[in-house]
Amino acid sequence: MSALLEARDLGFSADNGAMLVEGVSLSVGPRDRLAIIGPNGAGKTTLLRMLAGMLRPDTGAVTLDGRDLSRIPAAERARNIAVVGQSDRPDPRLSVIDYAELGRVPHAGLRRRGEDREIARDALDRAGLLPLAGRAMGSLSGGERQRAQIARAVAQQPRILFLDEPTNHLDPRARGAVLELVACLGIAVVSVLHDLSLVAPFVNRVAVLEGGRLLAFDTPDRALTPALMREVFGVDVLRLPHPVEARELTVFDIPIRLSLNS
Ligand SMILES: Nc1ncnc2c1ncn2[C@@H]1O[C@H](COP(=O)(O)OP(=O)(O)OP(=O)(O)O)[C@@H](O)[C@H]1O
Repeated sequence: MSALLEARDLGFSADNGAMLVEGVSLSVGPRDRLAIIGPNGAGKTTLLRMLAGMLRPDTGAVTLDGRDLSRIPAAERARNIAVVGQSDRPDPRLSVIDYAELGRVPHAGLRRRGEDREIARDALDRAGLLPLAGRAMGSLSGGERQRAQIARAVAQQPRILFLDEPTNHLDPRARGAVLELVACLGIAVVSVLHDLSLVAPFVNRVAVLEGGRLLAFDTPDRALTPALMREVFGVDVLRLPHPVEARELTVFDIPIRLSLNS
């Protein structure tokens, strides 16, 4: 399958010259789901922002359908790419339905039609938020707000969805529900994920980043090896057979050593 998005030799350095991302090449097919994993400060968000066209790389380039992303007009980019970032700050006065309907702006502009309202309502429904449609964004809990952000991106009907830690505010059931909703869209997804137990069931590709460099870009089975995970995260990762189902569970084994005096 030919690539929808392609990154070649991406690099980005901070104003102080520190290399935050270096020499990253990868590709994303139209229905691929890619997880970017790595420890804090590895450069995951920086890479995601470059792939989404929010940050211009210092070296290399990102192409969408073979076209340089930086040369695609913003409105056209927004019809193809949706981003749910960690630092999004929705206007707290907006109603949840009006916020979700903002996802329609790239398609319909400011003159939205009844059909756009319906698409926004459907996205809220899928995210389990329809009962809160009339509430103000500022009144939502962290998890509800995160689901509203996903609903806005779903309403945008992009070809590729970028998610930066989409489940960090969600309880376990909501995590599964949100990732199922995203997977059911049948579009390309690129997501930063910290929870390795969610990676293997959700994606077909994993990019392992450390110190701004790509250490692996492969299937979950080949990328999530205990040796590489130990090297990257500094703790053991266990791959255990599920007690009932024919699949593996991937979990961090995080040692918490309490002193005898505590
Ligand atoms: N403008 C900047 N100037 C200097 N350093 C920066 C700048 N922006 C980011 N960094 C540093 O670059 C590194 C990579 O940041 P980035 O946010 O991409 O990492 P991350 O892998 O997403 O981390 P986390 O898991 O903690 O969210 C970090 O050490 C961060 O402090």
